[in-house]
Amino acid sequence: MNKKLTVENLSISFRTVSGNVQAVRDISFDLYEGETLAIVGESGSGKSVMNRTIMGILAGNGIVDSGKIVYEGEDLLKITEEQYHEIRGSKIGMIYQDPLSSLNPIMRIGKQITEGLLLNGHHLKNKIAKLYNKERIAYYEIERDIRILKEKKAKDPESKQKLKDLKKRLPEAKKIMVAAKKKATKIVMAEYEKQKAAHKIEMDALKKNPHNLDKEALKAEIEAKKEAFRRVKRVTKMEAKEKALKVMEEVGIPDPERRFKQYPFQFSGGMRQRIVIAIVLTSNPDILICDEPTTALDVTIQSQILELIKKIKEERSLTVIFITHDLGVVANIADRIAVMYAGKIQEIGTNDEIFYNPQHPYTWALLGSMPDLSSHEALINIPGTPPDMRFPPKGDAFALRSQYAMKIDMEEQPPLFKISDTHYAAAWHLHKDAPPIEKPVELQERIERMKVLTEELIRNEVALDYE
Ligand SMILES: Nc1ncnc2c1ncn2[C@@H]1O[C@H](COP(=O)(O)OP(=O)(O)OP(=O)(O)O)[C@@H](O)[C@H]1O
Repeated sequence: MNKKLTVENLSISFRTVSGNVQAVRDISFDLYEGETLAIVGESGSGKSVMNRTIMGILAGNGIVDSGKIVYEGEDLLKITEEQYHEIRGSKIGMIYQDPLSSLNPIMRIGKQITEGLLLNGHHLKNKIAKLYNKERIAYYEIERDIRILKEKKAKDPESKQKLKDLKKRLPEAKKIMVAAKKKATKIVMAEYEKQKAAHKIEMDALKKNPHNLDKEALKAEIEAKKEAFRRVKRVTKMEAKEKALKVMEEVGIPDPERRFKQYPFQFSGGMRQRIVIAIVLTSNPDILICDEPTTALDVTIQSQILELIKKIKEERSLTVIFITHDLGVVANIADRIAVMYAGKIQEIGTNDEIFYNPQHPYTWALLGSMPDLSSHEALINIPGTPPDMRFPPKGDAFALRSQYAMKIDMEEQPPLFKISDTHYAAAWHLHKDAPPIEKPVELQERIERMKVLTEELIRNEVALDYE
């Protein structure tokens, strides 16, 4: 499988008046093309901070202490804000927990859905940008390296010399970029002028009414031709509306033509989340990050939105990161699950591995705290509270809340032990010399019940397929 995004040794902290909060601590994972990776953990485990960093919207007091986020060969932590803006507008989209906070309460939803299309729909400008992209990147790379070196304030002679060299190269790179832009503009505009001349000839001929159309039909045809030509230059308002209505239909907003003119307060919570999804989809992203998109919704609506995310993921071949504190939510949607606690990935594996063969006591606790399908009660209540991340524990962060903790758990951070090619867990009891431990009997029983239920469900679905 192709890697779509790679996070490598990412650590993020926040400078606060009461100390340094270590929100994300040395996280690494790959996101594969076409998969849904769920990131699950209690509040404060660092899920949102990590994903906001991927989106390039880390809070002002946040600092990336180390690591890389590689997307299409580029380290997103090194690109400029301008480049990030482009990626956010077209490659990586994000849906948040509270749809209202992503919507403008005093703007009609039609305008909110078409805004991005109109803003990014300057075809000529985009064509020009594509043509001199290489030179543009070359210039911005030098600018970025200068900025990074300056931020580091390194005083060693090697860094000083590097900074000097880069500064020397910058004007030349700028000159090359400006020249390339000029050339690209000339090419694109010449092509456009040709199309414009051809359009004029076509319009002059049409005005002579060669097909003897009646007045109204002729007027309509002239207007249609004009509109088609406007679309060569940019996304027009009419075109943006057509696209918006289509995407509204795609996300299940009934009567889109009427809804287009309404304000967010005229929609239910579930419908608002559909609008937010529609807005994100207009930019045709290939990665969709969903940050607790169903938490604020009631259960029936929750499952409808989950179904919608599943549907658009399949239809548009999206790669999805799904963040939630609730393992139950992702059971039907995730291909793989990463369990996070205290800023670290504690366990990562396929859906089956996490649900049927969990290895970390924290994953056991999360599974046990899910309400039971029949009794609707939780088996286990996780005792205690997550650690204060200004002073993260030395060893396994979950040890303080775990009845299975050993001495070493208090002293040393466990590495991720390999259970299978796809399954890893950071728990000392997986060390070959550690005494074996068993998960709680009630949890094992629940896992067995879940297995039976899932198999039954699959059998029924297969039977339905044959009917
Ligand atoms: N701007 C900030 N300044 C200081 N600390 C912050 C900031 N943003 C997040 N944190 C801290 O970083 C840690 C991780 O927060 P994060 O929001 O990623 O958790 P989460 O797992 O997404 O939880 P939730 O589900 O509540 O959003 C927490 O301890 C939080 O208090």
